[in-house]
Amino acid sequence: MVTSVDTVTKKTVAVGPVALECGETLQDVHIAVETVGKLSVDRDNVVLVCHALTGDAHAVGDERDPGWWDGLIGPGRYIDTNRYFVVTTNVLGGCNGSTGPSSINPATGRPYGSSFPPVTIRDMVHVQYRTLQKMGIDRVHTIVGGSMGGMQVLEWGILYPEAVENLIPIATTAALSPMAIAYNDIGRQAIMSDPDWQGGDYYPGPGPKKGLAIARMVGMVTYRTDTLFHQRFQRRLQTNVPEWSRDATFQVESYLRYQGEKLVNRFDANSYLCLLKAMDTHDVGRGRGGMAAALSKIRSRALIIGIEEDRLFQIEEQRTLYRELREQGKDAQLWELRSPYGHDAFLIEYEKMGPVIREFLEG
Ligand SMILES: CC(=O)SCCNC(=O)CCNC(=O)[C@H](O)C(C)(C)COP(=O)(O)OP(=O)(O)OC[C@H]1O[C@@H](n2cnc3c(N)ncnc32)[C@H](O)[C@@H]1OP(=O)(O)O
Ligand SMILES: N[C@@H](CCO)C(=O)O
Repeated sequence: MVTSVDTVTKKTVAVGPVALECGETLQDVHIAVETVGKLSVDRDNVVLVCHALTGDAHAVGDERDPGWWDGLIGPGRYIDTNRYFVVTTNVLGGCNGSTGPSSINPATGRPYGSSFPPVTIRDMVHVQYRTLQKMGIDRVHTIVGGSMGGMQVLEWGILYPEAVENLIPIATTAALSPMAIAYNDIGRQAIMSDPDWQGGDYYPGPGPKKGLAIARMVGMVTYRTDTLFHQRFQRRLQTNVPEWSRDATFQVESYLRYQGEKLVNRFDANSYLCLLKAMDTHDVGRGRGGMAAALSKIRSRALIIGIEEDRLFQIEEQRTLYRELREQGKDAQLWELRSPYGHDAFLIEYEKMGPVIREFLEG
């Protein structure tokens, strides 16, 4: 029996030392967690939400402090917190309460900075698993996430097949494409060539604000579509001067610059670099004999959601995932969403995705 509880609980879970894929060990790892709803007596109603690149544990909020998936998750919503106990963790390597490059290295008493080791999506998932165990949770009803979150969803199905019943990977891929790696590197180079990056050891300084802003601008272009930019901005100017003037700024330029500044105010550049690298390393087949062999480990039902207009994680990548799971006889569904938002539709088109997710959860 689950009673109605819609308040968000925030905590930090001490996970202890974590041995990483790269061979290094991080001591004293802490993970920021938010939960909404109530854990059932049988502990069988856990929905784990995995966030994307610049997300955090705050998936569900309220009017004063909105969460990034409020449209999807909440009391009476598509993922109903009157029924499910929703857990979101900030990833390892992040900058919103979990151990990451800006955290204090217990060995030196100073921020890790450049000494923070590379982490992979698999490392993130192992840490999530241990975080849940510390919370007394051994099994998960559903794991859902988009983009980098979707990579974690897939790795969960492979690494802990007995611990998860349902997987909902959205706008993601079995292996990051060369084109996505290319975009990541433009962002990386923008950050690392900013003199304020200082080799990664810029704390307590402001860090490479300009470089991070440019990285976000590049990212935003890949998250949206030509159609949306036409609809929103056309060729309109933001400034009241002729187009040929040095001071002229198109609306789309103004928008991207604003988005860059907005990210700088809420995100750490070293974490951004760390998470880009984690995505670059994402390939479920790595060290497992290829994608098919890796996916064969999955025991869960799967609802794969793809966005036809996604230029970053192209729809064919989700179709490939679906086909491979089906050929192996797995219980997999594919649902293709159409949206002018492109990749970012997974954070915006709740009303389209929600009913499909609810139906899958009830199935
Ligand atoms: C609730 C949260 O998002 S908390 C943040 C936690 N992290 C995450 O959610 C993960 C990632 N989130 C995101 O990527 C984004 O927030 C999304 C995809 C969810 C939504 O994107 P948004 O930036 O909110 O939407 P959108 O692309 O419409 O941009 C709107 C902003 O651009 C501004 N803008 C629009 N046109 C212009 C322009 N011509 N010039 C300058 N600014 C402009 C708007 O004023 C608005 O500003 P605001 O965010 O301060 O209100
Ligand atoms: N808008 C998303 C895109 C990455 O999937 C984010 O900022 O995390």
